[in-house]
Amino acid sequence: MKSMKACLVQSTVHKSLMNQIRLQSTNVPPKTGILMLNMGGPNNLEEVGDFLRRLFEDRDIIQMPLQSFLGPIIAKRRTPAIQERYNMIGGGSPIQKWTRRQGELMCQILDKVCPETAPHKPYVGFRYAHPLTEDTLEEMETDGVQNAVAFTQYPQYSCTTTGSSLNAIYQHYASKNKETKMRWSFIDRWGTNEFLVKAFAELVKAELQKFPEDIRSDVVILFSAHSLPMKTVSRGDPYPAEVGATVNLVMKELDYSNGYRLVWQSKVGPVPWLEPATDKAIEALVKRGRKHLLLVPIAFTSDHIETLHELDIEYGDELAKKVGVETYRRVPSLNDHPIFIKSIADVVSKHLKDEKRISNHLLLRCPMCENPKCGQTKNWMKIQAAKV
Ligand SMILES: C=CC1=C(C)c2cc3[nH]c(cc4nc(cc5[nH]c(cc1n2)c(C)c5CCC(=O)O)C(CCC(=O)O)=C4C)c(C)c3C=C
Ligand SMILES: [Fe+2]
Ligand SMILES: [Fe+2]
Repeated sequence: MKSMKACLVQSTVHKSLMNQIRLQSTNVPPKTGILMLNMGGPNNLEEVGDFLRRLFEDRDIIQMPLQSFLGPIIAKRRTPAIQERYNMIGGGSPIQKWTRRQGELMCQILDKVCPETAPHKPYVGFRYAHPLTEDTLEEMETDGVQNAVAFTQYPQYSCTTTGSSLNAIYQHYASKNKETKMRWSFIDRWGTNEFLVKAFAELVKAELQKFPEDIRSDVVILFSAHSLPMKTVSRGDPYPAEVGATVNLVMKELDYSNGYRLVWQSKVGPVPWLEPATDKAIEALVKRGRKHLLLVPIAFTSDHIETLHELDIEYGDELAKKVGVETYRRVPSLNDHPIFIKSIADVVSKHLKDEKRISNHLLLRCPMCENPKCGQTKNWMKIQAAKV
């Protein structure tokens, strides 16, 4: 006679298989839609102008006087130089390709481990590039999704990134005074997930092995994250602390095998941004005789212009040679690394199994933000109320 446990396992596997077959062969609506939120990137050179315009018009990421007038002007002026950079990395951002692949692989795992909420379908919602969040929300409503999980693809929370995407969802419904048919819940940070930390640590270890043994312990690990304007940092944005938390856990996983620094890249415009800047840190380390460097993009989950152009070309090919770095390596981005896929599946499956997720306001807080339009709990509760 079969044991009770064997029966349960068999029935769970059976259910999950049936769900997969149903989803593939019919138009059964996905029970759960996972909305993968990110800023996105231009898919081709023609999209660079619109991408920059949407970015410079967004008051969650940048605030300037007469923004709706000045934003498009700044974007237009910046477009040719940025097009040139995208041209150098293949003519567009690979962020959509990677996000779709990550979502597909994640949902394959979710269908197996969360049969109660299956079938799961990944959706991509970008803030400044196609597919835009607003369009994807319409698609999800049309598909008849029952449970919608807004899942930020930024592991560490910032009002400028995740906050902006959450606001875009709120604005979509508020501006049209529209009710959602979906049952919403939100994952707004996951920078300390154990598998995320393991994925980073594995990538660092593998890259360290590529340095000759006699210099390996002398390598300085430079964790590089996108910087923030000091104005944003000073009003209490949690991003620097959350990036630091990821870095610390990765170093702990590596048993603090090497010296390390957390440095900040991609400053835009003339105002002060969070330092030390990645390029200045590289120069300063070389001056102190530390000439073997390993760069780790710690706040992005896939390749795009900041890794492929800034870290690899601007710093790796140009700056490193100019200032006398002897060995410059960059850890590959997480992309479709199996442990990374396990980490996003782990984050979402734990979330789906948490019965309190629907009313868990703590996940929706936007800490310390002075922007009155930023994703505040009370706004989110209005959306919740619409469908209860
Ligand atoms: C954690 C990630 C990011 C934070 C925080 C962030 C803040 C931030 N960014 C700008 C302005 C620009 N960012 C640009 C590109 C870009 N930024 C991120 C991530 C974060 N930004 C990514 C992943 C990308 C690349 C997108 C892609 O290619 O796929 C750009 C465009 C490029 C350029 O013009 O240099 C701008 C502009 C600000 C102002 C800001 C915080 C206030
Ligand atoms: Fe905020
Ligand atoms: Fe940015």
